[in-house]
Amino acid sequence: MHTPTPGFPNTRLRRLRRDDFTRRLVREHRLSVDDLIQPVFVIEGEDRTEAVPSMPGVERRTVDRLVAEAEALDALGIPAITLFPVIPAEAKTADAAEAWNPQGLAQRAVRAVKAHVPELGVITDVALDPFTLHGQDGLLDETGYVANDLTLDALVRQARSHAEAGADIVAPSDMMDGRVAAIRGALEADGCSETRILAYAAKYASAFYGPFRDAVGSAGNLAGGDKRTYQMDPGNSDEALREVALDLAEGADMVMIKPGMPYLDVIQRVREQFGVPTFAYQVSGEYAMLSAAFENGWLDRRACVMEALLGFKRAGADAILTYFAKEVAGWLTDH
Ligand SMILES: NCc1[nH]cc(CCC(=O)O)c1CC(=O)O
Ligand SMILES: [Mg+2]
Repeated sequence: MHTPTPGFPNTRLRRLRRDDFTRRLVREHRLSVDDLIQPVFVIEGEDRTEAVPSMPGVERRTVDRLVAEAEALDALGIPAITLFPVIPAEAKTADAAEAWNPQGLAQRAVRAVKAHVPELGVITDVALDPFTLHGQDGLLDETGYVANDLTLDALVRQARSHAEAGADIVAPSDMMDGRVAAIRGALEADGCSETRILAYAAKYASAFYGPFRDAVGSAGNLAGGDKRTYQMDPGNSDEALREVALDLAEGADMVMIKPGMPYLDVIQRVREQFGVPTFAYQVSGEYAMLSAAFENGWLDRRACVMEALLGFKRAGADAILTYFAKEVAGWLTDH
């Protein structure tokens, strides 16, 4: 019997690339609408939207307009949204108390979406940066250092008020040590045992958050400051595994890596090591960078967005927070 010798010409990998039907049959990874989470910015007022100059195509919207948007996203099959309130300057304080105001913008937004589109998952951001005068995610001690344990009490109050408003998932994005345990404990004690925690477990001190800080209006408060004493150093990846292990031990249901494209290696390591639901955030700066190239006619919008998001899937992400979510959902359902 003749046994083909391994290698060329018996093996030709191009055979399976030749036709669309074989490419479809052997494709290993796919992007689906089930993978998408749409971040949304919410402002005070009525029946109004505002553009975000550094994020072309992204709008901040009032709660009534948010409800209409939530209906549209749900109709496209998007499983969940994540809410970011834009807090007026006069409501910002040193103690961030507006963060746990039951009548605060985030809390009202959650209640409105859950009342009108109950099947759409609602995720809230747990961190103090929109509410503090200095734009840091935590409270400062007398030396100006972000105080971990003092901040934990504030985060617990904030997470509790989100859960009480009806948030399905609370997502601590603050990078304090011990916050997942503190929040989980409080939610259990309050009878909110079904409220899920999506931990921003490996969140890097990234320059790619710039346009987000413009969108929520915290860039001016931060005034050139940075978050390097609590967000991760971009040079580290073993440390990301330790962060994830701790957040899982403390009760996180899902973990997130952020930003996305510059950290695909971290997504892959986390997914392989832990095998738990691993989310990725294609952040504002990634959106701005791609959008600028699209606006200049330098890159093809649809092809590049789809390729970038498929990269997250290939790295092992189970879901992706992306400002392109709505547009992508439209493409995925348009045959
Ligand atoms: N804790 C706040 C928060 N939650 C999500 C983002 C960034 C999201 C984006 O850039 O799209 C940030 C900004 C920051 O940490 O300064
Ligand atoms: Mg941590």
